[in-house]
Amino acid sequence: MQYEVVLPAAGSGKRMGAGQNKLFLKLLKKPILIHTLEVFQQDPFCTGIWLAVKPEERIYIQELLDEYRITKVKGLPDGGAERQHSVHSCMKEMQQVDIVLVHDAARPFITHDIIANLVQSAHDFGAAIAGVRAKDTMKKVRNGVIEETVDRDSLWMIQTPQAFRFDLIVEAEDVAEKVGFLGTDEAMLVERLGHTVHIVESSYENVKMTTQEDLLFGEAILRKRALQLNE
Ligand SMILES: Nc1ccn([C@@H]2O[C@H](COP(=O)(O)OP(=O)(O)OP(=O)(O)O)[C@@H](O)[C@H]2O)c(=O)n1
Ligand SMILES: C[C@](O)(CO)[C@H](O)COP(=O)(O)O
Repeated sequence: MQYEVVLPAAGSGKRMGAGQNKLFLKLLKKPILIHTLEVFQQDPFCTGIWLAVKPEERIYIQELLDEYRITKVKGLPDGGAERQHSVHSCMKEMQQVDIVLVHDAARPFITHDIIANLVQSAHDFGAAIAGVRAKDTMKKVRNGVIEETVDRDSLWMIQTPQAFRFDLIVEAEDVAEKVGFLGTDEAMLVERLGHTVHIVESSYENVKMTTQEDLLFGEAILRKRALQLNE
């Protein structure tokens, strides 16, 4: 089942502390951004990529797209102050499609099988997001003191991709912008409309490159996958 993907790539990478857009950092000599783009470039069901970028980075990113022959990019809209604004900026330029995925460009290890499950679930139910079950005990803390231990059996660590019927996510983004609601993921915008959102089990390898430690995990995942390919 076909889809288009929105990749917000206009962040500042503050937590990475690299002094540049973390997506330009390399894992095994290739930029994180390219690792992520290649997943969708190589997925036959992906019919278009929309990349939210910082204006001052657009030329460099276009050069990367040319160098790595990423041909499915349909647009490079300006990113916004927040991730949600960057996503919305892409939505405003997209033509009507059936299913749209929103995926952090900082998550280069997503796989085609999980994407396919998300697209099917979004087609069936309207909204579906990637996640994995929590592994650590989670507690609410206030003023340095434990306030509540949350039942771990019902807790999931949410990732991207997050897949939606196009009209649903466009409405959710438009309403959120109108009322000034800012969420940390797109699902929140759909939830607040009262629409159910389904979970699709993802992988613990679908790590978001956020802090320096994640780069170590990332290169280890790439090396493991390279070994598997050679087996
Ligand atoms: N205003 C923003 C903020 C983030 N992003 C993108 O959203 C994804 C997930 O965001 P995050 O991991 O938080 O990236 P940064 O915002 O760059 O990181 P930080 O919060 O540490 O600055 C990244 O691909 C990032 O480029 C974006 O397009 N526009
Ligand atoms: C969307 C997300 O990846 C789901 O876990 C996460 O909320 C993004 O957070 P960030 O601070 O914008 O990276």
